[in-house]
Amino acid sequence: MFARQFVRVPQLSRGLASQAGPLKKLPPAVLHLKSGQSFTGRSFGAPTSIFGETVFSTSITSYTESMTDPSYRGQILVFTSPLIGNYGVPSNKTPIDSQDVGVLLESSGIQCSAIVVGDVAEKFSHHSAVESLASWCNRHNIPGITGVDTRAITRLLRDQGTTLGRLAVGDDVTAPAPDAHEYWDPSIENLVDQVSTKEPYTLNPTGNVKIAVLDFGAKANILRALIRRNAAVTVLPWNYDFNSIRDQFDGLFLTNGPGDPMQCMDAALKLRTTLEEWDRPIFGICMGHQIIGIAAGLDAYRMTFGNRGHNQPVLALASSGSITAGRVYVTSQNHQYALKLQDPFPQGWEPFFINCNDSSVEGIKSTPGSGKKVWGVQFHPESAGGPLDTIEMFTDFIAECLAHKMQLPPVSGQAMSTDQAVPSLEGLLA
Ligand SMILES: NC(=O)CC[C@H](N)C(=O)O
Repeated sequence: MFARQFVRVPQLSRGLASQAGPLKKLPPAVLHLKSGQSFTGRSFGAPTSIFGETVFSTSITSYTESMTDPSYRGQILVFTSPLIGNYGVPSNKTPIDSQDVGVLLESSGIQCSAIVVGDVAEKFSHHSAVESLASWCNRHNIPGITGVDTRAITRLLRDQGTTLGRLAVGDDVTAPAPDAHEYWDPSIENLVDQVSTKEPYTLNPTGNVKIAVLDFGAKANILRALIRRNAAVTVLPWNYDFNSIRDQFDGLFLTNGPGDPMQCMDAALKLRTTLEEWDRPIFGICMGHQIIGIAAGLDAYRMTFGNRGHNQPVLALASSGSITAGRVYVTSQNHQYALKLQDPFPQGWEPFFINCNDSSVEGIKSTPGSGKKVWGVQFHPESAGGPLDTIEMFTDFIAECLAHKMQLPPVSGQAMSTDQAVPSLEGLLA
């Protein structure tokens, strides 16, 4: 028989809530929801009260990447994972050259309005960490609340949907909860305009395919994924008149971005012209996918609580490049809106992926007979954080752009053989 062994694991990180002393020293904070509930905990980060849209993410790791993702702009981010901050925060600086996007994380600063955690780690340990989560939040003027029941908050948000909120700290803690009409609603603002580049710029100018990127609030890893495949990347403001310069490019990419896609109708209308008149490859992620769908004639709707996390399974309904129909891919997601599944799909378009949990549309593509090479995916193939199951979609896109440039036959689009059963559109709608 084996003797039972007790192994002492060095405790690298402990949450504040488990340390009665330090937690008690933190000043109080209250999270108010417009639906009437309030949660009292302790404040960390900036001593600033803030309004926002309260959303939850089921990601277990990568809090630094999520918090710097511009798609979280205006949102109070609740982490369902109970201990956050235990590996600290790295420096966001990288050596800048033309191959580099200039940041290590997903943008130059924290983009969400506030964070809500069960137990923030005061001590942190990681070879690249330079500061604690609390100190990083403080430097970026972002408040946090710890010591609240994030499971209870998440269950509320699941039932009633994404809810406007206010994180009250300092003197505001004792003030009554705001009246319903006082809650600020980020969805009425054009958040994309706040995070998109104001001026065009080019990265890796000597790359062998020229890609224009419409920037709705690009995560840096999207730009890295294109540059690593040796694309010359020209980043344009979200509403740039791409049609006036399109012949300079071998492909068009539309990025992720915050808020309601209907705030970006200007971009969708311009893209409709591009789709009608231009036959080069186009790829869009999340907001970019929604804009492609709207331009193609699909409707977008607001989901109850959206999908945010790094564990969302999607089923491929069609084969294209590295993607095989009938396979399930685990994906990284952060969205509140989705395209409506309709039958028939607009002519020349077909569903590409479907979410295995809620059957929402996870991707669309141009049909093989349409003469076009256009894909949109609701999830984030570039990850950061999350699984890399679909990262080769970037390789597929660049390969299509190169094939078009060299006037070679298309490399994807022919159905690949699969012995997996793929559900029909009628079946999915039934
Ligand atoms: N990550 C994204 O691009 C999100 C798109 C859009 N803002 C949504 O919430 O659905």
